[in-house]
Amino acid sequence: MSSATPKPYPGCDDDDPVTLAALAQLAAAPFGPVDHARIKNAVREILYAVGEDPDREGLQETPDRVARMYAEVFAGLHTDPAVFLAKTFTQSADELVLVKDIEFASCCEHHLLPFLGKAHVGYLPDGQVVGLSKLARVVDAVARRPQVQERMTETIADLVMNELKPRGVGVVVEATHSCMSIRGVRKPGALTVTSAVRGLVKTNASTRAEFMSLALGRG
Ligand SMILES: Nc1nc2c(ncn2[C@@H]2O[C@H](COP(=O)(O)OP(=O)(O)OP(=O)(O)O)[C@@H](O)[C@H]2O)c(=O)[nH]1
Ligand SMILES: [Zn+2]
Repeated sequence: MSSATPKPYPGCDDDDPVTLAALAQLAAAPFGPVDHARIKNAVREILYAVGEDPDREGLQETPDRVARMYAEVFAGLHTDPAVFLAKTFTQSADELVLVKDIEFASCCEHHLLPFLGKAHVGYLPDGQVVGLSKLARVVDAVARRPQVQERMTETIADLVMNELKPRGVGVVVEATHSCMSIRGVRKPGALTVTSAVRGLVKTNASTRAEFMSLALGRG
């Protein structure tokens, strides 16, 4: 509540009490909080293994920096995004609500390289709406985990469906994967598009078409 609430990870610039409370779940994480010492040791080992000298001047602080970086980019492992959907408002409008172009950074679980993109999250209210920013907070919290894009997309859709209980949900995620750009197949321009639909957005063809057209429309 107070402005003295400790920041849950380095670089966190969030002051929203709900967000801070969610991120403060670090201590109750199922696999324990991020183990800085262990990451630092592992990064030293990797540096040795690739033929570097972790004690040379430029690398001396790198294991610590990497540990802090992982604590930040994997903060979602220790956050329950459902808390962002707990506060709702009664609203009679029942047409599609869509928040587009929510930028995110996630991490591919195969190579631990970033995948970056935009998420579009829409739902058909059933008497209750949620603050628009909370959809973006859900995307951000879910993104901060090692994962595949398909699972990220499904996780966001299931959260909105289960917590808000709307008549339907649609999520589209568009991303470029560093593991396809800087190594391996090296196709920097390739864009991966995934979708997850629930409820009426899944079963009603015209609702689904409307969602897809609005989510992917560029005009
Ligand atoms: N389905 C899916 N695949 C992903 C995602 N991120 C990365 N990948 C893919 O995961 C696959 C891992 O393939 P593997 O053959 O096990 O690993 P690899 O030898 O490093 O594969 P290459 O990238 O083809 O060199 C690659 O095809 C990646 O493009 C994702 O979010 N979803
Ligand atoms: Zn990858």
